Amino acid sequence: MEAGFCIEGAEFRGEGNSSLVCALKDGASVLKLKKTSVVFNENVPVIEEDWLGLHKYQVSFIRNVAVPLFGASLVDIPTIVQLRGEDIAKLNNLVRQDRAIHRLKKTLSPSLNCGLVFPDNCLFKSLPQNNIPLEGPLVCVELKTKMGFLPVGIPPDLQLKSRICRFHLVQNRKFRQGRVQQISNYCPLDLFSGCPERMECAILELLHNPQNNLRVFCDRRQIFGGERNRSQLDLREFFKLARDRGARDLCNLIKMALCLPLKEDRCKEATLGAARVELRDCLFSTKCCCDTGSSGTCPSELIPVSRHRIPERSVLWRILQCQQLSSEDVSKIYRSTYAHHEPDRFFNKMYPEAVIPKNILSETKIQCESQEEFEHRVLWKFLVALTCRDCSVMLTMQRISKSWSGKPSDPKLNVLEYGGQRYLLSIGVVDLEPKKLDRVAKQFQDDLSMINNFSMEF
Ligand SMILES: O=P(O)(O)O[C@@H]1[C@@H](OP(=O)(O)O)[C@H](OP(=O)(O)O)[C@H](O)[C@H](OP(=O)(O)O)[C@H]1OP(=O)(O)O
Ligand SMILES: Nc1ncnc2c1ncn2[C@@H]1O[C@H](COP(=O)(O)OP(=O)(O)OP(=O)(O)O)[C@@H](O)[C@H]1O
Repeated sequence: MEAGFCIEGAEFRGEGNSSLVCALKDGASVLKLKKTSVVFNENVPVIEEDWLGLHKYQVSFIRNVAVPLFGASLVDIPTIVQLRGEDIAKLNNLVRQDRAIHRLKKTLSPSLNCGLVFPDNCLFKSLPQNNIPLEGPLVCVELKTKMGFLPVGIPPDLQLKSRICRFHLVQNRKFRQGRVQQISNYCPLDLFSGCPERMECAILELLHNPQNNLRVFCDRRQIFGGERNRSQLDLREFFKLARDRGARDLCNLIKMALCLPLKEDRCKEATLGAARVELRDCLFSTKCCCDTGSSGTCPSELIPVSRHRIPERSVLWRILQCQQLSSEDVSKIYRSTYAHHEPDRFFNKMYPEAVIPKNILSETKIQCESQEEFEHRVLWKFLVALTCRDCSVMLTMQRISKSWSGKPSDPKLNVLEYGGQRYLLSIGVVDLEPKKLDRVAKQFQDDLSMINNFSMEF
């Protein structure tokens, strides 16, 4: 752990439900800090957190689980830094005016004594060594893609889940509770469909109504999207195109970046695993109008197949594959496994162990495995899949000067060719926080309540 860390000059970058992130003055990294509830509830005992133990576990989860599954070029391993009470007080003050009002019910606890430092994904990974001439602003697009398929094994009482994706169940609840002003028509099933038209609809909708699913940063500052929506997005300098075509150019570039086949750098199990492009539609998804249609029937086996593909090795493929580590509906996991699980096998009886279990690809119990080991594996896969349904991808791009026609040697750097220009691209996957075991029960209850209260009126 790095001691004597200096928070001077830190600036608010963003936050989610569990953490707050600040950009550091070193110009290259961000500090991620755990938040806790401000409201004191006398029915909930105050537990003194072992912050350092929790952070050490998080670092090993990223190193031993997230990096092998997504690839070392996409996921950064953070370092732990030590913080003093006065640093926390200063940081709480510093970020206050930048935070959205509905987030203020959580804050940095005075007892927090450490945080995680990550490379800033609004910047290129490993650029200085590469000496590539770049021009125009440095743009980073962050997408929180959410769950890109419908679960399998949905029981009769929850059939709505085979027609409405989880994102839209949540949208419906957010709208009812006044957390969003407008229901988003973004559908994760469109983004992960592999159909160029549907992907375009998904990205254009995110650019139209970003909520917390899309943010755009320019030279490390958020200029668009997120909860405190900045409404104007002017990227003429970035594209340097003769005509301003609004969101269309950015949409095309995002699509290309998400589908770019990357150099393979994942563990063997991840490379052998499959990803299933969803054939069913959500009521909110866009219909595929391509000549071939979105699906057909494989003549030899009479099973439905998609005619569209997501390029293997692309970041989109990797996210879908990790999300599908567990495709079963949460009700099945809750009723058949969670009810009699053995928490001793989990870190602090709560979190998935920071090691990929053997036989990760097998869906069923294998012979040499005890029932207990099998159930542990089922829960582990479900929790890691939940993490991957909640992560964000950051696409960092800048125009390459016409004077340079080379190829970057570093696997973390890629080139996109679009509209007669070349753009340098680096991709990061962030927010790979492990989920607690009790999320199984919470998600099961949440889904029941969202289904019971779902209204087509909105
Ligand atoms: O349940 P969901 O799909 O709404 O996801 C939650 C997210 O909501 P949203 O993406 O806005 O719909 C939610 O995001 P926000 O706080 O809404 O930005 C969190 O990411 C939450 O995870 P955690 O509590 O930080 O571990 C997420 O909880 P998990 O589902 O990952 O447990
Ligand atoms: N490595 C990074 N580089 C640049 N920006 C980052 C990085 N990590 C996080 N951020 C920014 O900080 C924001 C909040 O971080 P993050 O999503 O990890 O928080 P969280 O509380 O864990 O989120 P959630 O509750 O949604 O799961 C992100 O949306 C992103 O804009």
